Amino acid sequence: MTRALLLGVLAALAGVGLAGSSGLLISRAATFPATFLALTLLVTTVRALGVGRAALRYAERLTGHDAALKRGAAQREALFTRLAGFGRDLLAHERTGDTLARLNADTDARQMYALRAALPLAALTGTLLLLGAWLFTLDPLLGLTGAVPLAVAALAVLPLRAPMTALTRDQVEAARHHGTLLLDALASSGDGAARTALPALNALSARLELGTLQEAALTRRLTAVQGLLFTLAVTGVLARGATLVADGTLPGVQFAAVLLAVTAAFDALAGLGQVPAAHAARHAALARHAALTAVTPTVTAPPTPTPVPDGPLDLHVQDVTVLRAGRQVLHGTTLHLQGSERVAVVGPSGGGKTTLARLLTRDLDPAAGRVTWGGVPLPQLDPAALRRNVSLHEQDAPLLDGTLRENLLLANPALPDTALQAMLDDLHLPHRLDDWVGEGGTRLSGGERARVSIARALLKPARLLILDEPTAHLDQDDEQVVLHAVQRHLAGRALLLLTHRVAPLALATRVLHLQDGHLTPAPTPVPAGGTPHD
Ligand SMILES: Nc1ncnc2c1ncn2[C@@H]1O[C@H](COP(=O)(O)OP(=O)(O)OP(=O)(O)O)[C@@H](O)[C@H]1O
Repeated sequence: MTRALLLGVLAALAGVGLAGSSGLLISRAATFPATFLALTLLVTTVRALGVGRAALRYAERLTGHDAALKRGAAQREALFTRLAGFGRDLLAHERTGDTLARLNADTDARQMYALRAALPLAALTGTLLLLGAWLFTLDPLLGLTGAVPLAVAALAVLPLRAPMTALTRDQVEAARHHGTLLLDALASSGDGAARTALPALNALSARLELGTLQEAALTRRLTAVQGLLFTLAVTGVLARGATLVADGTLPGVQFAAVLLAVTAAFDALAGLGQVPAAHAARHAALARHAALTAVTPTVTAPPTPTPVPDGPLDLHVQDVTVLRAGRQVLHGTTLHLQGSERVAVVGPSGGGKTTLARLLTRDLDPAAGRVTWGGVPLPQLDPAALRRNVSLHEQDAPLLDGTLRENLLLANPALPDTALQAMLDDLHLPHRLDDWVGEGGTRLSGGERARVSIARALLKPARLLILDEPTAHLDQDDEQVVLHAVQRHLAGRALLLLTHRVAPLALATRVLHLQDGHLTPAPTPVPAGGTPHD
């Protein structure tokens, strides 16, 4: 970034130099019956400065943006890692629009700060110092009339700081709310939420539009003040320069150079108007980042994790208590899963079956008791390594907005199309791998969405397969198709089945009943009129 700042200053000075030397060239050519040779040096200087200015500006943009984008990439990666640390808890802290704003608008405000604030300030300071010094050596009064209005025009930004900061904060806030509300409304557009959210969205759009107009009014005021000061500088330099030329202190040819250099120096004011806004936006982004950093994810990785033990599965849930929103969901729960055992857990809705799955994928930690894998407590393992060994089909079957292939490859990026297509065929999904599933899988039916999620779970080479209500959205025929497919892909791994329905229990060698936080062996067959139903 230092290199970009230096290049920015040089580019601004090259602009002033170009104007000055052009003035010198024009006046010399006009006042002397000069030969072409005498003017060669000046012509070359003008051309060199013209080309040099463009080259310096290009190099400054290249290095500046390169440095800013690299910094932004590092910030995005750090933020993504931080957000990923929240796991499934993320949306308990953050709404989707907020997360998006953090990754885009906030990072943009931070990464571009140097370009939008530091660079214009450096270019102006460099220009002011060198122009001022040159003019003062020629004549102190000339220096005052040329450089002081430029300095005052720069300082004219200061009164804008407070209103611009307030305006930017309001705009950042409104844009964030707008994005968040829009995404929430779109995500639940099926139940008419989009229509309900419309007045609030319109109000926020109006606020954003008003903010843009107010910002333009402030910038206009600044431009008017700077225009007046420009006129003052040019008039002052003209008046003083004419006097100096008349009394022979300043050669006429230099006068034109001075005048054009002062004119060009005012170009360095460009971009200065956005400094307060860039500063405020960065400030707001940093405050939001600090607030996020202050929130600790409920589940964290140990500094030096133990590798996940090899060999057959040996997963032990020992007398655990799990609280959700302060309420005890699991209490004194114990479960031992070994090798390629197939265990089904049935129980009433809200009884804690999904909570049990969350415990095993370590999206939750117990308030009491412990869970071990091969004797190692789960908090000693790296959560990412643990999750690689567990394949989970969730009840709401979340799909990414992409093709079927992209969704299935999440299970194992190395799988060839033939394996993916075979799995789709196995689950009687009549789609092609290139078919686009839509946001959250909205272009598929509920049953198809569930089968894609099951396909993904089956394709993942994990030692424990957890299926949470795998057939909840399916009719009896499709349920049988899915159960046979699961049966075919169970070899060598353990199964934990969480369900209300009777048919999937055929896959299990052991059925447990989860009620009031306790797991107890279910009578065989599962009680009629009990919680499981078909
Ligand atoms: N993210 C959450 N934050 C707070 N409480 C939660 C959360 N998720 C679930 N709960 C609560 O935990 C309890 C157990 O929910 P869980 O989803 O584990 O039940 P379940 O047996 O899987 O239910 P179902 O059969 O209806 O899917 C419920 O009372 C629920 O309200």
